[in-house]
Amino acid sequence: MSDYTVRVLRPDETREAADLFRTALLVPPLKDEEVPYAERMYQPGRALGAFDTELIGTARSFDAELTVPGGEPVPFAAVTGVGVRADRTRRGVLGRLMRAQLTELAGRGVPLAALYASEGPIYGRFGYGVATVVHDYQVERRRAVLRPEVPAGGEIELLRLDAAVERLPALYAGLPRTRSGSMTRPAYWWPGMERTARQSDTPPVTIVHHGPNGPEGYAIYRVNRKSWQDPSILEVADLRAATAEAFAGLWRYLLAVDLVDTIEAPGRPLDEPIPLLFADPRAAKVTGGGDDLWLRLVDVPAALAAREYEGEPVVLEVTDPVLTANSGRYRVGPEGVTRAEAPAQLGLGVDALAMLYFGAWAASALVTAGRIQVAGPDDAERADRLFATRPPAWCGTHF
Ligand SMILES: CC(=O)SCCNC(=O)CCNC(=O)[C@H](O)C(C)(C)COP(=O)(O)OP(=O)(O)OC[C@H]1O[C@@H](n2cnc3c(N)ncnc32)[C@H](O)[C@@H]1OP(=O)(O)O
Repeated sequence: MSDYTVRVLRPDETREAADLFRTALLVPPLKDEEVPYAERMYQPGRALGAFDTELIGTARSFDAELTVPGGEPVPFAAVTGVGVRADRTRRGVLGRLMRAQLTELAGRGVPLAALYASEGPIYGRFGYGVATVVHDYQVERRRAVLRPEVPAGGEIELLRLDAAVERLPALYAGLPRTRSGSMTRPAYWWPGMERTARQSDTPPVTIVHHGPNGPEGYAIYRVNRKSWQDPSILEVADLRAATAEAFAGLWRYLLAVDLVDTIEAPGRPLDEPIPLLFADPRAAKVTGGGDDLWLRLVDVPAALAAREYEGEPVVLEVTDPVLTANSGRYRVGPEGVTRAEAPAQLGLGVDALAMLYFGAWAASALVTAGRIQVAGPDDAERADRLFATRPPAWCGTHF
């Protein structure tokens, strides 16, 4: 097989594309009752297919917004649904799909693209870099006694699944997204969450925290227990708190769920003060973590100009092997971003630039790893200050 074409999929090809993706991810194809959810998840015109005699690969995206350092929401393409049929892998199909997708996004002036990667080695070559990093927590519930200073929290309301499906989109949209890396959850995102919730043998439970001014946060969890003899694990699938009261109130509730031995909270922000809630901080352990969101600067000058900086400017020499118009020299500083003639202080690929963009990695760390070349001894430190971001960026919305 060498001859194949790549084109935009028609709406009547959604099920085939979704099934190809699911099969590539080693999960069963859609059941008939799941198809309507898939149809609501595919933004028209944004799914690509590679065809020889039939569909052999696919990738899609939907439009959303990502908060960048400084707090501005910036449009981005949320890339997902990437899969190549197992008998057609490693012959360049993904490469064709990725290049077609990035070219189309660049043509429409979309500044950023982002994704969650199934495996680490796949996306760097297309200019994506790990832009936010997470911790997985495990809490021994009976050992986790709250410290006396922990806020009391407000009222907790438990939602039935139907109510959760109906109310969560507005609830999420009403919470602040000031943290870098936070994203909007558009109408193309929620059907995936609903399908998983409705198809699950253990449907998730949703709780909402009410403060004096209305809802201030929520958590979604499920309790996994195979039999009465087994330890029971409460897994926090999602937790958002706009205030310290809400954070404490949600955790107070979770810690009080009877019969639970362990609480697992995967994919949390690096600075979330879970251990600080407890008289014995070792009641909470970081058991894992790693990459969260992978970012791609599609329009390098526009993306660089969209975020804020502190400190002195630096001149970057960026190399972009896929969207070559991005390659070149940029002077980046608090006053703005311009193309530059001056010699570069840092040389880097567009994937390494994505790793700097949300401040997840310091420039000096990327220099140590050989991912950035520096001209002078102080240049890495200048870039560290310029791109530093507080609080640590976090997305936490899988797509
Ligand atoms: C955002 C998301 O949707 S994440 C989900 C991604 N999908 C999956 O993980 C499903 C299972 N995997 C697959 O469907 C396929 O293996 C894909 C999509 C990951 C890769 O598709 P392919 O058509 O085989 O990729 P392609 O042949 O274009 O590879 C391009 C390069 O990436 C490398 N590559 C691709 N996938 C992988 C991988 N999983 N691990 C290591 N290297 C990889 C190839 O070796 C190739 O390198 P080369 O140019 O040096 O030869």
